[in-house]
Amino acid sequence: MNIGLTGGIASGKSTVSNMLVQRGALLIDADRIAREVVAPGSPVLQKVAERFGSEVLLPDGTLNRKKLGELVFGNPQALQDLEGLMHPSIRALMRERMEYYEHNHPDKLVVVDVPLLYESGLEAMYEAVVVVYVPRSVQLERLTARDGLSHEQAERRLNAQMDIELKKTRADIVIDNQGGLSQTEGQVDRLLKERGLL
Ligand SMILES: CC(C)(COP(=O)(O)OP(=O)(O)OC[C@H]1O[C@@H](n2cnc3c(N)ncnc32)[C@H](O)[C@@H]1O)[C@@H](O)C(=O)NCCC(=O)NCCS
Ligand SMILES: Nc1ncnc2c1ncn2[C@@H]1O[C@H](COP(=O)(O)OP(=O)(O)OP(=O)(O)O)[C@@H](O)[C@H]1O
Repeated sequence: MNIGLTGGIASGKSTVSNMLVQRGALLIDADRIAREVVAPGSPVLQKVAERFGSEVLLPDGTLNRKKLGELVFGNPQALQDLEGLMHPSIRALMRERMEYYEHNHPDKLVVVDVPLLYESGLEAMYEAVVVVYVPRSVQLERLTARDGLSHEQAERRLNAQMDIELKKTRADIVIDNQGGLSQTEGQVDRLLKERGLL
């Protein structure tokens, strides 16, 4: 069984996926894969530097994520170009890992944490989609607190994604993460029990 886990930025996807891993699930994390494909020396990083200029590289050859974030969030064409360079490699690695787990651990629950699951139209890859939900105001609060972004920078990131209320209406399962962590844990346990997942 696999589930796609999504939500909005800072809605709590990593928090919930950690809870699932603690209970025995295997995790594929699209944000982590997105970092792997732009590792120093990779062909994708080279293309990103060609498109956005060497200012998006740090002196040690790694990606200057803060700089690139400033260039793409708030500029839809730039974001689309970046996605065009990165998404094919991200998708290929995700599929490869899903197949590996399906073959080698067929009895395990595989959780695939994908921030842009609905935006990329790949729902069909998953047997069920879980949306980790908080209202927009809580996303903004937690995002500025966690990443030290200004209110304006946080708004720009939020505006680059599909509205979380729409994601909630499309979900097979909603985990409401507005309350405390123990309330969220209770929902995770209920979900696993009701669906017989672990
Ligand atoms: C622009 C980058 C370098 C900024 O890096 P930074 O370390 O500041 O952010 P990080 O990668 O940790 O992403 C944090 C969150 O931003 C949001 N986000 C990232 N990329 C996008 C995007 N293309 N569209 C909308 N939201 C996005 C997601 O909610 C993600 O969880 C980075 O986000 C990136 O490489 N984005 C393009 C790849 C991509 O689409 N990743 C999304 C998941 S596959
Ligand atoms: N129930 C909760 N109560 C209070 N704080 C929380 C709760 N859940 C998550 N947080 C905090 O909110 C922030 C965002 O959570 P998390 O990193 O899990 O979100 P995310 O959806 O994975 O983010 P991103 O989209 O950037 O990958 C973190 O600082 C986390 O510690």
